[in-house]
Amino acid sequence: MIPDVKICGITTAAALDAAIAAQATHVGLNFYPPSPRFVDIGTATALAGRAAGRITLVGVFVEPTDQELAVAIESKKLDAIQLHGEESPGRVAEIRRGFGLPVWKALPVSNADDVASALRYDQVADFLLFDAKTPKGSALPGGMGLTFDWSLLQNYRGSLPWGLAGGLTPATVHDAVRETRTSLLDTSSGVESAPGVKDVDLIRAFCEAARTAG
Ligand SMILES: O=C(O)c1ccccc1N[C@@H]1O[C@H](COP(=O)(O)O)[C@@H](O)[C@H]1O
Repeated sequence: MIPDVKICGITTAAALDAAIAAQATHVGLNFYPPSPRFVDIGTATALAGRAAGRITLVGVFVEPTDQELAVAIESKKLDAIQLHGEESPGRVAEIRRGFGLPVWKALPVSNADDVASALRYDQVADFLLFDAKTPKGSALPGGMGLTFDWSLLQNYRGSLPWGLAGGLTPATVHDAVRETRTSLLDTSSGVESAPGVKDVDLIRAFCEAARTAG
């Protein structure tokens, strides 16, 4: 099975068009202000309009308030909300109920307990995204190009569909798919020439690698 591909942290029309042309299935818009991929509301609105009907659009948030979610979601036509912070199962359920969109919960992984803890989200999220845990005190909880031991995912016993994130590049896609059989590959810094600057050739190479993986 060919995995879905999410190109995360899109900030320009050129990167969005490159993801669509390369047959990525999803793109992510980052609403976390400290991120080098943060998009302001005007940029997000323009990109969402351009993406509408062409690709699935995911909004990435870190411990957002209801107000932040409302402003970001209003008229952006997001297809899903990705929560990439320390949101509790209760908060995930509340956001899912309150905003009526599918919720992806990102989970930081560095050991087997982290994978086991995914079960806490079984009834409250729609999708899980396993990502590398960033070191304590890091500026960002994701988007830092860090990988983790993919073999840990063999211990996942939950019922939710899930995807793989964390340091994925065109060069690592084949190994990632072979080792995890993931249904979705999510990348951000692995298709950039500098933090926040997407590279259309790397986007193309990543999507091509995903199509030929497995
Ligand atoms: O990309 C960011 O800046 C970011 C900021 C805050 C939360 C999540 C973020 N990105 C997500 O992290 C994964 C992994 O990134 P990378 O491929 O290791 O660079 C990415 O796919 C985004 O979903």
